[in-house]
Amino acid sequence: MSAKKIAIIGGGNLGTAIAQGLLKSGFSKPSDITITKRNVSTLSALRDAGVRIETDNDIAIRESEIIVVALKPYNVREVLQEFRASFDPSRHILISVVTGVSIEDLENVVPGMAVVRAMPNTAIAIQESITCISHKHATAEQVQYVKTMFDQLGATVSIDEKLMDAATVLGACGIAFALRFIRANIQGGIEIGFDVRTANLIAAQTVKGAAELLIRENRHPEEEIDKVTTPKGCTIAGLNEMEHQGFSSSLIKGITASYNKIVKD
Ligand SMILES: NC(=O)C1=CN([C@@H]2O[C@H](COP(=O)(O)OP(=O)(O)OC[C@H]3O[C@@H](n4cnc5c(N)ncnc54)[C@H](OP(=O)(O)O)[C@@H]3O)[C@@H](O)[C@H]2O)C=CC1
Ligand SMILES: O=C(O)[C@@H]1CCC=N1
Repeated sequence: MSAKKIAIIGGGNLGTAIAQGLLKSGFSKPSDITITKRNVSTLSALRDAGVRIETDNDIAIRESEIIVVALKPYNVREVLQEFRASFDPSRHILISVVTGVSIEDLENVVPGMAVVRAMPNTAIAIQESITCISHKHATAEQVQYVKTMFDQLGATVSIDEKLMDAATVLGACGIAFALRFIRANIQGGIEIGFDVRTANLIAAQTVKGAAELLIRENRHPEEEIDKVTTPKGCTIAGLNEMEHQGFSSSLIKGITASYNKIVKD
């Protein structure tokens, strides 16, 4: 598969993370990536790495083949509308990572362009994203290119577009939920005697190990929990107290609140 030039329109938190992942994976040469925003002072690290930094979206789009739109939901239509003439459907693949804006909406803004929607998370910077992908009118070849690209940046799963909001909550917001879980472990770890650095390492590596048990062994969490909960032991005492305090329930309620925020906005 030949290398294509990639423009990232909207070099904020996610756009920057995508550029970092593309560089780290070797999928793109620095000079094949262009990243845009209005205030480019925040992009100096990418500039130093050889990535092209632009304020002009028209130049970035015209000089690239893959266009990744990482703008906020509230200005994506307006910005794409302004640059609709820069797109060439015979040459460009348009990928949107924007939350809550449908493929149909975006295809109406840029007529003739087939949009692939992708929902990665910020772990894409270190090639550890889970990226959910959906499409309607993109060709098999276009979809394959997009999938190959995101495969380099973690794992990918193809989903129906109607599940995109759910994917946003579970995968993209999920990074923050998981980190808050780890932070609470660190706070508890300090209270029972560890310094913050050691607590951070133990908590993060433990969560990584738990996740790897599920991913590599394809197991259900409860199967692994059963191996840890010694009868009358300290694990079941801790787990039951957490559940008495509403642990699982608070997470489920948080996930549904997050989902409702997307679908009701
Ligand atoms: N952050 C995350 O973890 C995830 C975010 N998303 C989605 O990705 C999108 C981006 O999110 P996020 O990176 O967090 O948001 P940010 O606000 O960090 O990034 C958006 C960027 O767009 C730039 N921008 C605004 N107007 C223009 C313009 N006209 N041309 C070029 N760039 C412009 C802004 O910079 P400036 O003002 O300097 O132009 C800003 O840096 C959102 O739709 C979000 O929902 C999806 C999954 C995960
Ligand atoms: O919080 C948000 O709205 C965005 C979408 C997914 C992650 N961050």
